[in-house]
Amino acid sequence: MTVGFIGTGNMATAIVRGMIAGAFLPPDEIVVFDPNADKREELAHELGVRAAESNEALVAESDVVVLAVKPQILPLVLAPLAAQIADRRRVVVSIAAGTTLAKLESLLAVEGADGGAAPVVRVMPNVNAMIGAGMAAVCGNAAASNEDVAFVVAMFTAVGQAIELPESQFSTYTAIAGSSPAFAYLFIDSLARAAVAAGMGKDLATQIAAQTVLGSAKMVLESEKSPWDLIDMVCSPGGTTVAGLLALEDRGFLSTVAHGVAATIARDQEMTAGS
Ligand SMILES: NC(=O)C1=CN([C@@H]2O[C@H](COP(=O)(O)OP(=O)(O)OC[C@H]3O[C@@H](n4cnc5c(N)ncnc54)[C@H](OP(=O)(O)O)[C@@H]3O)[C@@H](O)[C@H]2O)C=CC1
Ligand SMILES: O=C(O)[C@@H]1CCC=N1
Repeated sequence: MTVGFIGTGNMATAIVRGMIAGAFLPPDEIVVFDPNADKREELAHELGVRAAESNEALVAESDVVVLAVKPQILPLVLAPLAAQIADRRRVVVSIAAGTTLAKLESLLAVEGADGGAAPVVRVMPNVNAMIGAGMAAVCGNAAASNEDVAFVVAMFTAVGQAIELPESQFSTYTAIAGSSPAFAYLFIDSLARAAVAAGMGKDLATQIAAQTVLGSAKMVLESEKSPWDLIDMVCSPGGTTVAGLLALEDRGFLSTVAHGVAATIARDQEMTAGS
């Protein structure tokens, strides 16, 4: 089974690194291509995966083709590859934001081909896959078999967690899982910067804030308690936490986060409409 990655930028690199670390596939069953020869050779050298000389060469040797380029250039990338992808049953996996299965099917359609739509699996991963802590949503088109979808779920489970999700929820999912690592990084940096304002060194403050957010996330996942139950556990009557919590709410913390999520959903829907 050979998995080919078209594009070796932030996300593909994160996934490939995670796949190797998670021993999902032997390195020689992963092939990558990027027009930037340094990028692709560097990744190949570092991880022992194979570097193809072109997308065509990558498709020729791949059973699964992962599209890891920016959404806006997908038509450009797929136009010269559609016939080749269709010449034998290959599964196409797209991680492109705002790009529907229907759009991908149309980009992969081959005039006069009687094979019907190509098996396409859409994934919304996140960059935390790089350290095996990713969160991915997966959905397949009608031509994708249960085995195809299960393989992709397993691939992204090797780099974190993966769930099957109806495509109708992908915009919301993108906001709270695809993009939200950036929001979490911002929160951690904001905690640290506030500590710096109070005189603590930035690196130490960042380490403390990051570990505390990590532990808090694990508490939500592993304790039987809801986030609000956990908040109540921390808030001693008349203590420090409730003072901070009320100050955060005074500045609209909850509504600010909701506003950011809504903006992300709106942008994804805009991209979906335009794709
Ligand atoms: N970054 C993230 O956290 C997430 C990203 N995604 C999705 O993943 C996809 C990739 O995003 P990301 O990794 O951040 O983007 P990057 O720009 O980091 O990576 C895309 C790569 O594709 C390369 N590329 C450009 N043209 C071609 C081509 N014709 N053939 C092969 N490769 C090409 C680019 O090279 P060059 O730079 O030289 O143009 C670049 O290295 C996007 O669709 C995005 O929506 C999904 C979830 C999370
Ligand atoms: O910002 C983006 O469009 C991509 C998709 C989700 C995370 N990064």
